[in-house]
Amino acid sequence: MEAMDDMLLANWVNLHSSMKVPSSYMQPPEARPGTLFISSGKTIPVIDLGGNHHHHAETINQILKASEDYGFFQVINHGVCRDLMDDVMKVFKEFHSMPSKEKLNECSNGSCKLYTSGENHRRDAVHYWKDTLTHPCPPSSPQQYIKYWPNKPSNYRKVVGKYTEEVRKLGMKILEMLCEGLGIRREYFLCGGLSENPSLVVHHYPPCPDPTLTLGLAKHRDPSIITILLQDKNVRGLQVLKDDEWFGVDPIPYAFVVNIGLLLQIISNGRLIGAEHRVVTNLRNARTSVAYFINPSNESIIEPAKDLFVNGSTQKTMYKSMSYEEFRTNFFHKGPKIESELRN
Ligand SMILES: O=C(O)CCC(=O)C(=O)O
Ligand SMILES: [Fe+2]
Repeated sequence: MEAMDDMLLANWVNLHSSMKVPSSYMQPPEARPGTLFISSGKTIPVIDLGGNHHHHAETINQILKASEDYGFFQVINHGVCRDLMDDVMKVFKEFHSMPSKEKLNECSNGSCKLYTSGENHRRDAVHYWKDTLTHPCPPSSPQQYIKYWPNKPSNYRKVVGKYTEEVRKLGMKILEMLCEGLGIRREYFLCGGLSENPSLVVHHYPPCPDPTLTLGLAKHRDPSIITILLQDKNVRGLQVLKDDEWFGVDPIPYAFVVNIGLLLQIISNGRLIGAEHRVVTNLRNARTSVAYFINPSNESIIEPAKDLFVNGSTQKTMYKSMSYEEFRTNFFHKGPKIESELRN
């Protein structure tokens, strides 16, 4: 039997579908998901972006309120074409169902990463039930980067290129609306490299023989400005923590899930929340999710926006100013303790 550590999880599960969960994937009792799909009646807000300009102020209020209360919302009528959403999901599902060797070969040029469990498999105390493909998608020089993306399935670059362009437009539009609501200049995120380094992260969670023991993704907050997530239409898995309670983000076909990242929490001086979330696994169905992270360039300065402190504002800045590079170093070394590190 091929050692599990040498394979991507999707391929291992294909060969060993009737196996029990290996002990290296069993979460300690306190981290196990417990009741898998909670229906406490709480759902994250669903916001219709399709209204005409008369509804503009109301839409901004809805987005702002959802970002303050939950740090998460779903958007419908967002302008990204449904066929493109179907196509991109199909491409990623095809990618993850290719033989391990072929997938690794497509990601061997140093720009894309393909890994199983967490980013550093050998350092995971417990493994996570997923494989992940990730690559940069810089908006200013797409042609230069696309040639480093996987070239299989054969339409990968074309479909993913178009998709990232469309999702970026949506992400920037949402950021603009948040700026308007917060009282920050609308172009804030177009300046200082703040949105110049987006990346695409595609997770694949194979079916798991016992989802009560495992996690697909540990509890975390995103180290991004904002994340635009496309989730599988029919398979649940994503959960958000609110008021110490986990609740599911049930998929709505053709909606996007939007969540506030820790960087936007800082920029908004703590008004918007980078909420904790995690992913549970599923007994029968594989789940694929596609996250587009809007990230700054390394030199960008992350700090509460100066626009919040003008006109006699009595607010105090809650967070230190630091470069994105410094933030990342803190984030990856301090993990959950990062909050105290960032505060003034
Ligand atoms: O798979 C998901 O639904 C969530 C992914 C996620 O939270 C992340 O990539 O940061
Ligand atoms: Fe996340």
